[in-house]
Amino acid sequence: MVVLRRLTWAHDLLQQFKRQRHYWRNMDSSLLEPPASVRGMLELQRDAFKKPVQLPRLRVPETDSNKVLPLVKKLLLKMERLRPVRVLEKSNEDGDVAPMREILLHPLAVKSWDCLPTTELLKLKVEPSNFYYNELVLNYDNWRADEIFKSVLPAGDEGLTSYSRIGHIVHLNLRDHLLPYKTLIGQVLLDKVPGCRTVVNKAATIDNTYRNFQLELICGEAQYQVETKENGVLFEFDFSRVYWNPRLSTEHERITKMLNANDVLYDVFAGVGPFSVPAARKKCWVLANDLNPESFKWLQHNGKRNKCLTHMKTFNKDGRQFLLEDVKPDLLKRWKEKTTADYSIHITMNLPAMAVEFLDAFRGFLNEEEAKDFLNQQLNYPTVHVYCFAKGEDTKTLARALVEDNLGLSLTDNLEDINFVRNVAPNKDMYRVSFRLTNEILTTPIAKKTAEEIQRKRAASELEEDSNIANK
Ligand SMILES: C[S@@+](CC[C@H](N)C(=O)[O-])C[C@H]1O[C@@H](n2cnc3c(N)ncnc32)[C@H](O)[C@@H]1O
Repeated sequence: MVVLRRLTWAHDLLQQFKRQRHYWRNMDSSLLEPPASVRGMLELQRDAFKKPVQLPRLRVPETDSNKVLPLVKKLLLKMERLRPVRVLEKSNEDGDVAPMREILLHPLAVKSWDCLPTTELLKLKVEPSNFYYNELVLNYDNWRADEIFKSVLPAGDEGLTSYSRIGHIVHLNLRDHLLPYKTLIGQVLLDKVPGCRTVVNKAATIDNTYRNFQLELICGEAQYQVETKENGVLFEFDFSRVYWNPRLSTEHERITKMLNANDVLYDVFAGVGPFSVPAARKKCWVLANDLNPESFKWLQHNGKRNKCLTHMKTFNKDGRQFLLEDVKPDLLKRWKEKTTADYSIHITMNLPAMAVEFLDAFRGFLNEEEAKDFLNQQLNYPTVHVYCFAKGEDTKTLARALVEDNLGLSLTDNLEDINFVRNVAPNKDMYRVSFRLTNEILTTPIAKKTAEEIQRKRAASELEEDSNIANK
């Protein structure tokens, strides 16, 4: 009886398979995409994503499924929240129905029985009659966020290419044409990004003094205090009130890797400590400064949480003041104690829109008296890592020129590196220019004429920026 039932079932399936074979040959890749009708959806309707599809399957006895699975592993249908192996029939109380498993196969890779490793399957007594098609209703849960966006957002325009993740916050920078979809985008991210509780969009360009992003809450809780790890170090801060950019993590790591225990770091625009805290954890001696009282608060907090405040002093003042009032005395003390270089000294200046304008602080850093103390001595000169934006054709050359212009001197063999950090806009890149301070820089004040020239160039570039904004 059981055998007869099986034979009839197999026969029916074979007929079904024959009828559909033609259809599967012509099947296109959109089969596994969300339904075309969701394109342009402004308000998320999860039910509208339901889509019935015919899927190829293998029906195998439960006892054999462990042997069959490795043979078809690469052909399994893998989608979000979809188990490719399911229990098909459980054994009944009498034990006369063998428990069966059903294996879902990828319809584009498996268009017929012949697409399977048939020789090996036949050896396991898995035959064409075990192969069949059946309907499955795909739904909203089965697609990733990027697949949902691709199907909903306007087809011709640039889609949602990336977002940043800071603790439980997803941070977007939506182009104008995507703004009508912002609520839907927020909801999908909240649904799909594990641990996400808040979705924000960048509301304006960061041109305020403290460089914190102006945010617009588009979905979830208005809760901006985050905990996040960068390169294994824990940071906590209020994302709406300080500067934090996860895209700088590689650069933070590069600098941290340059440092060894007992080295010195003066971090002029420290933010909440992505250079300073890892350096202090490495037992470098760190002076860290930020003008934003909120960054200063979290800088201290992060030093404390990472148990490295013994190696980190924090300051809350303007960068130039910090260089003259805190960095300079510390340097003088170190040089007086020991001029030989058995440790290195670094100065990080990460305020790319403006940091070069602080470089003239190093010109004539030492007055005549101080300079006399070190006459004819080889000092342990700090390496300055200054960040800048360069816009134009050859951005690397422009970055160097920007530093030289603002320093009022050419970089020669004291230039250590010009390092590309990231692209920020078309034709606009962020660079780190690393160079050693020299006797000439430290002892010769900037000439009046050069200072005037620097001012003139700055005013011209600000004018150009303003007219670019006005023309946008
Ligand atoms: C681009 S963020 C860099 C923060 C951190 N170093 C990083 O890499 O993520 C620049 C920081 O400089 C601070 N800042 C802005 N103007 C400043 C000034 N004149 N003096 C000191 N800090 C300043 C801002 O508050 C901000 O935290």
